[in-house]
Amino acid sequence: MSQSPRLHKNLVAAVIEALETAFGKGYYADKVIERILKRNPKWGARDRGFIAESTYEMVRWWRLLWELNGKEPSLKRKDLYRLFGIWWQWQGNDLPDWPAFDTVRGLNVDERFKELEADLNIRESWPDWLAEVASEELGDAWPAIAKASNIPAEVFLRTNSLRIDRNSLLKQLEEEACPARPLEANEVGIILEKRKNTFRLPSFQSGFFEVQDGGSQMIAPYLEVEPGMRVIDACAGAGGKALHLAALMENKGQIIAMDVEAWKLKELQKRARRNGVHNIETRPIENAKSIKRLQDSADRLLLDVPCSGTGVVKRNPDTKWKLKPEHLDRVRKIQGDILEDYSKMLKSGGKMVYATCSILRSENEAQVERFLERHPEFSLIRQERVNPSEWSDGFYMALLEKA
Ligand SMILES: C[S@@+](CC[C@H](N)C(=O)[O-])C[C@H]1O[C@@H](n2cnc3c(N)ncnc32)[C@H](O)[C@@H]1O
Repeated sequence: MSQSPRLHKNLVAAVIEALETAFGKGYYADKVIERILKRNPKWGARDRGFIAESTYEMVRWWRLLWELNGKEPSLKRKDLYRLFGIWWQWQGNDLPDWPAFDTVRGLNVDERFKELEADLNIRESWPDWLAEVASEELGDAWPAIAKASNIPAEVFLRTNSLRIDRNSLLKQLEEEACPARPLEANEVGIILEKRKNTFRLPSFQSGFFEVQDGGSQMIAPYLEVEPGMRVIDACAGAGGKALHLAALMENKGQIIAMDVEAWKLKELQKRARRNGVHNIETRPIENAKSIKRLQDSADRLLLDVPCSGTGVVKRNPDTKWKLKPEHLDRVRKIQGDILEDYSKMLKSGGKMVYATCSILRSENEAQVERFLERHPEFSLIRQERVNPSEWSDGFYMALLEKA
């Protein structure tokens, strides 16, 4: 008798629909899954987990699966069922006797894998163009990064030190059936023992923590803020790092959180209320004047710029397929412009952090080098890059000082 987990037709159909929508309409898998699950509130935790994990895994291994199939990618239902069949068998499972799997049942997936595995781009499932860019920029570090980026990320929390200390939060999480352990890299990070939706926990609703990758938790402390300072977070988005800055500043002083997308700042305001943060003022960037008005005004400036997202592929496997060369060129240009224009907001003697969640040198060290060549009034204090092959997502940060 087979030990394979049992497949349910409606759940497999949901996975097929999620893939069709994610690749057909260009939406991110997490949004597509969220919508499908919302439409079907009666599914239990296990069913929801099956749909989410299967979709993520098939997105992650998209190229490899099509290579195993020996065909160009297609979004026809019958082809997606075939692909699901390949994925299911590749994990050592047997397929049920559904007609949709008739053409793929019993295929020797392992043998086919052996024929293909010498090619790193296929084996680790990356598009050739992006693997080439990464290999050129990262050299010997690339194969380990290519591999590690396929390991699903752990769930990290950041204790909101304005409301609670880490040990008390760990105890409360235990009581809420959400066991976790401390992150060694800092004093506020927590790693969940098991993936879990934490947003319904009373501890979350009380503002005791935010979900934030461990690597991302290293960026706000890098800016060396102190209570009472005037800090500008110029690409604040929904405020992951702005909230952390507020906690480090003990709610004292002023944080001006800016972004070109006003709706993200609205989300930030909601999170700030839950976190008990009072020192953040949000300001949408409407035009060049929004920046000019703040010239020479900040003690500290955070530029957490838009980037390729190549450091967070563990979390967003879609990035491998959605990112295109022209998009990469565009973000590099925006990063250069942001450094050039926004750095003017910093006072003399002030410090600024340039940060990305990219693994690429061209978005990281090379941007900072070019900026420093044009601006001798700035100097580099230190920089750090963590690759996804280490302990978290990939990220880069550089601390600069203005004379
Ligand atoms: C990496 S995300 C920021 C994440 C955020 N700091 C956090 O910790 O949650 C980059 C942000 O830059 C914003 N952005 C894009 N172009 C921008 C520009 N020209 N000026 C300011 N922000 C910009 C995006 O809307 C996005 O929210």
